[in-house]
Amino acid sequence: MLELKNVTKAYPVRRRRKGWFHAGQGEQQAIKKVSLELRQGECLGLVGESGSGKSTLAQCILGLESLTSGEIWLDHQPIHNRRMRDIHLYRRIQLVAQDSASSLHPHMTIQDILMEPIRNYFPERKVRALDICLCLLESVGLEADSLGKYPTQLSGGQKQRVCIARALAVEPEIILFDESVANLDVTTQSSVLDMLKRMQLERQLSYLFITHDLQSTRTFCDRVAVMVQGEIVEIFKEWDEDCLQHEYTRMLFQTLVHPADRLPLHG
Ligand SMILES: Nc1ncnc2c1ncn2[C@@H]1O[C@H](COP(=O)(O)OP(=O)(O)OP(=O)(O)O)[C@@H](O)[C@H]1O
Repeated sequence: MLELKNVTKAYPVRRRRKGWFHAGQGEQQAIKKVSLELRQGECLGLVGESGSGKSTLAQCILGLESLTSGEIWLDHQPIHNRRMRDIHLYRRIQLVAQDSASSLHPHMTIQDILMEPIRNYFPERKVRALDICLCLLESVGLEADSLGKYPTQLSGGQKQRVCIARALAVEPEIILFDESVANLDVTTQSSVLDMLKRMQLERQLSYLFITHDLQSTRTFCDRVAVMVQGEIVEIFKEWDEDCLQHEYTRMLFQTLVHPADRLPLHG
């Protein structure tokens, strides 16, 4: 469904060299020749240490960052060359970013925030838009009275749930979750993940689930890709330590609560 072929992203960096009068111009490769496939109805985990390039990858998929080289295809259509207009791409792919709560307009109520994508993408649903907003809120575990509130009146975790609800309102085929549940308390995290899993199975949605926390991918993801310094070093499906290829993945396994349990993933 979504295919990344040899995607590379380099950022320019200014380097000062000792004894030189001029700063040199170098580059930092945030992503190095990443090839990855997200299948329809699949939840693909993407784990890696801080700075390994996970968020950059999500930004590249949505065209928020240009590629240095490589290609990204959505259903056999290239999307890296910006032929698909943003509104059409966002209708199909939504991102719930790490700091997406900061994208909530402070002067809009939660109702206005959730109504906006419904009005833009489904004008025919205008009459029942309020009911849809209430369902969305319920699905992310927020009370109905949140509708009249402003983002500043909500906690960080509640704002993050509004962002998830806003992405769901678009009914995209693919959602990129970038540390989207990391700020939630354990109980809310588990109920939001349960809801997302149900929705994924019902609607055959595809998720790219970016996280530091390998444990959270264990029951949620069908496959897990591991990123180290801009490269995908391993993609695994079975939680069998003996089958792991890369030292970093083996190290991540040591962080699991019950590394001795060897459970198969979903699917
Ligand atoms: N706009 C930018 N300009 C220059 N360098 C950048 C930019 N954005 C990211 N980088 C660099 O690219 C590398 C990958 O960053 P990225 O945010 O993708 O990592 P990450 O794996 O998502 O990290 P984290 O888990 O901490 O969010 C980092 O070294 C970062 O400093």
